[in-house]
Amino acid sequence: MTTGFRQRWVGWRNGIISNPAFQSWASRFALTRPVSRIRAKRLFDIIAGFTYSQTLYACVESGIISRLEQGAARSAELGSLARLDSQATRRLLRAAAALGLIESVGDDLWMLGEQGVALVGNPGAIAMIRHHHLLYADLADPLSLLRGERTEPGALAGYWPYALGDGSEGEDQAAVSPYSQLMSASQPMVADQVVHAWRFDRYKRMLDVGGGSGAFIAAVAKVAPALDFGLFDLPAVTAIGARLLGEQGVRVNAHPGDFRNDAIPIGYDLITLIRILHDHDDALAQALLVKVRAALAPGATLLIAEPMAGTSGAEAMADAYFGFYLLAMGSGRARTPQEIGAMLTKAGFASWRERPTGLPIVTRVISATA
Ligand SMILES: C[S@@+](CC[C@H](N)C(=O)[O-])C[C@H]1O[C@@H](n2cnc3c(N)ncnc32)[C@H](O)[C@@H]1O
Repeated sequence: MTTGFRQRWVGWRNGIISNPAFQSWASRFALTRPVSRIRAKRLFDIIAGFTYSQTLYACVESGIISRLEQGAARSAELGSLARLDSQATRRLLRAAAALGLIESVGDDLWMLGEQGVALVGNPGAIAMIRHHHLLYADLADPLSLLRGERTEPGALAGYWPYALGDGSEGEDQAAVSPYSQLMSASQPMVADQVVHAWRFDRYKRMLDVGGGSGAFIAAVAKVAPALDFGLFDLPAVTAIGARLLGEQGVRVNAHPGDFRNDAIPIGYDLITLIRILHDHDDALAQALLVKVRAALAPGATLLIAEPMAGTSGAEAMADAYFGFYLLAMGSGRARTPQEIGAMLTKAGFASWRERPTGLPIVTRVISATA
């Protein structure tokens, strides 16, 4: 569609939709009524979204969701768990039921609803929900955030100290532990997508750069146990990862380092960057790809996995969620596969390709040949 035609079409459509007489007619006419209702609901969901998120947060933080994972419970028990009087309990439970988080099964008895049950066995989603209060605090004045008026680093920048760090955070166990736990909890859903998108057993040695607490290496070790693994991350994180992998019986070569200043270790025929590039601004992300290319022999492979922009059906995830999340954090952006591909070519990779994953909203995968 040409720009001129598109502009005329959108102008015409918006003129119709915003006309009160049309809205009134469309909400009554049988053929247009369903569309009117869906549109009205979508708009209301955007308007009200924060209250929905906070209802979910209250249910998770109070222990209501984990209690209902064990089976049905009565209002009084859930209320006392959340330390709420009966009126407040009723308000919270009705809100949660309206969102499908919980469901009344009669006689003041509650079970998890269709949305709530999706959280069972999903510690990654629970961990995300629990740390979002930091994001929402930073988003209290979104225009000020966008204008860069903040004089002090925000709450999320404190949670992800490497985003605005000077390197000293890499030695600090207390600073890296909370985000390492969040990454570890959410890694299984990512790893599940990646191990089904790529054959790992064709390689001899795999280095996971920014490999965190080793959860991705642990997942790959299950499908390719003969691989020799290396873990490169900030020193305090590498220490956590080496210990946790050791406890699971996975042998790993630990490479403590900082990819802002240090070279990437050589001798690996597969390097992985899992949820790394989107954390960093273009200059650092490009420099990292150059370093990775320098560490790989011609023909060796780089595998990149992360949520990407331009994902059909998940545009809001990259552009609205990550767009604001990474701004609040202090660095990075979600990129399209084409943008990453262009950076790979610029870094000297011979070729790159996207590999399909089952749930692109969780992660997309790009392979590149050095
Ligand atoms: C978003 S986490 C992803 C962790 C892991 N790959 C995963 O998907 O669960 C980013 C990781 O990159 C590491 N990292 C960030 N900046 C780094 C740097 N300059 N040098 C080395 N590692 C770094 C962090 O410590 C963290 O473990």
